[in-house]
Parts: sequence; structure tokens; C-alpha cells
Amino acid sequence: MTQPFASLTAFRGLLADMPGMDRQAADDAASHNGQLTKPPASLGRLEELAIWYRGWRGGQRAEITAPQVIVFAGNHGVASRGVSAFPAEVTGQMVMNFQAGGAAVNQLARNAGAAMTVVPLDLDRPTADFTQEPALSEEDLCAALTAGWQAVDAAADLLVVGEMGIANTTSAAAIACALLGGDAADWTGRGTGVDDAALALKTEVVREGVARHGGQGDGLETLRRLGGRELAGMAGAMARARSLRIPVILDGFICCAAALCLQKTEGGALDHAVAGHLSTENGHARLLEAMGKTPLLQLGLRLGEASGATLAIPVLKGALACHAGMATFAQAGVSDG
Ligand SMILES: Cc1cc2ncn([C@H]3O[C@H](COP(=O)(O)O)[C@@H](O)[C@H]3O)c2cc1C
Ligand SMILES: O=C(O)c1cccnc1
Repeated sequence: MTQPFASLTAFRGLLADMPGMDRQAADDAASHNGQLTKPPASLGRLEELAIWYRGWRGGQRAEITAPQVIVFAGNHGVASRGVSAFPAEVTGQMVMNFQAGGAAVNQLARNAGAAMTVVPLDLDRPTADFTQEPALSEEDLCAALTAGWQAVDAAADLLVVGEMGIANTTSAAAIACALLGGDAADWTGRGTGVDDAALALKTEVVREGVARHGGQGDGLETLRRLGGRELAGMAGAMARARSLRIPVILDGFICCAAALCLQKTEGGALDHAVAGHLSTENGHARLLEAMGKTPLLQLGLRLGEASGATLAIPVLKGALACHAGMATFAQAGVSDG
């Protein structure tokens, strides 16, 4: 594939010029939904999801048969500050586990009938410690955005992105704090399960990062300064999905922090995405609220790897199955009240 964009400025230009929802398709879907054999609104959020999905796909198509799950992996310089309960080597070890089919998301992707891809991004080249300097150069950010863009299968009809990267809840907290304000403690959580002392240190690291890099540019510049390659990979894939009119399900705190960077760069950049679940990571509820997204599931997950969003694929499939397969009142000869 040819290079989709040569600079961050070119990527910003693409974001500003993305397709919107097909209003006619959404109106047709709403009208069809109103004729199905059920009391009005009795399928709750499933009805809204089906209309939203058809609006993004356009035309008459109303089934999900080719969902894609992509897990991006990257390493973080800030891991050396002791902000995670696990060592940085676990990122690469888990990549091998994903490749061997042994991680949670492998099982959930199979359960959802989704194809799964793992994309390790320069694992032997961690980002810089953002308390000292920007995490990524513009060149490195562009390379990771490009890897994300190119990982999307143009034939997919639903995209889920997730991540693996020891210390990336620190990065996500710093991004959320820098872009949405508030205190570092509002956004910093236990991640893989740090104890009280490590949580206090982690909060201080987030505070230092935000003091150094906050208020300096848009969402993409914040992604460069406080993010990581796997967050950029997710952002690039979400943007590519938008250009292909492929709807997206967002995962937990880290995925949503990457998505926030797009939304803060271009207001409507996430209109093609729904929130898959509410993570128990501190800050996720607040982050979703700021992004205007209501999660589909709340199961107490705090794993990442696209697990929560992958679990939500069957919910969206169910919404479309009802929308496409149910009889109308006229077809079934049922009185419509
Ligand atoms: C075995 C293992 C599997 C994982 N799968 C996802 N994560 C999750 O934990 C990490 C973030 O937490 P923190 O910021 O505390 O390091 C990310 O890699 C995330 O995807 C995992 C973590 C571990 C240890
Ligand atoms: O919400 C998440 O995605 C999350 C939370 C904790 C650790 N890893 C991921």
C-alpha cells in the first residue's frame, strides 16, 4: 500500500475531510425499524444501534459478517518509573501469547466470529519517558498512525481496536488529564493492580507529564507528547475505518484515550464509534462522559486487549440480526395497534 499521509499535517487534513453518516440510509433504517413486529422502542438500544450502523454503512446492507479485531502493542519509557505492577518484558511476551491464541481476547474474538490481528510496533524501541521529553517524535508518531491505518481490512464490516503495552494506563491518564483538565488523581488508576504506594508515584508521574506537555497543541500533538505507539496505532486504525465507513466499537480506558486524541483534533472524528464497555479503571466513566459515549456493557473488566469491545460485537450483531430478519407487521399479519 502507498503511504496514506506523509506528515502529521497531512493526517490532520484527512481527518478534516472524512465522510459523514448516510442520512438517507439512516432514515430508511428508522422507518423499517418502526414497522417491525414489536412494541415501539421495546428493543431499547438495539434499535438505535441498528439505525446508526446502517447509516454508517450506507445502502441496504444490514448484517455484520466480517468483524475485525486488531490488537496493537508498544512499549513505554515511563515503565522504568515503576508505574505498573508488571515488568515491561510482559508486552512482548503477551504478543507471543496473542499469536499463539492464548490470551483472553483470542477466545472472545473466536466467540464473536471475528478475525483477529496482532500488530507489535517497535517493541525494542520504547517511547521516551514523557516526564523528560515528548514520548514520540513526529516521524515515529506518523509511522505508528500509518501502521494502524494499514492494518484495517477494507473488507471488514466492523472494527474493534485494542492494545497491549505495560505502563500504558499511565500514558492514557496523562492524555486524558492534559486534554480534559482536572487533577492527575482524577484520571490515574491501578492499571494492572499497583498498590497504594505505586499509585501515589504513578499519580505524580502523570502530574509531571501534564505539567510538561499539557496545553501544547491539539489531540494529535498530545498523543505525540504523552502517548505511545499502540495508542497511535489504534488512532490510525479508527481514522482508516472512518474513511472506509466501517463502524468501530471502542474498548477500555486506553483505547478511549487514543480516541479522545482524534476527537479533540476533529470534533466529529468519532461519530462512527460506540463505546463497548465501561472499564473499572479510574477515569474511564469520566472519559466516556466527556466523549459523549454511553457504554454498551458493564462487566467489571479492566483488562484492555480489546476484550470489552470484542464482547460487545455479538450485541451489535444481535441488533442487526433483528433489524434485518424480523418480519414487519404487514408481512406477518400482526395488528400494529
Ligand atoms: C499478563 C497481562 C496481560 C494483559 N493484557 C492486557 N493488559 C493490560 O495491562 C497493561 C496496562 O496496565 P499498566 O499500565 O498497569 O501496565 C496494558 O498492557 C493493558 O493492555 C495486560 C497486562 C498483563 C500483566
Ligand atoms: O480499561 C482498560 O482498557 C484497562 C484497564 C486496566 C489495564 N489495562 C487496560
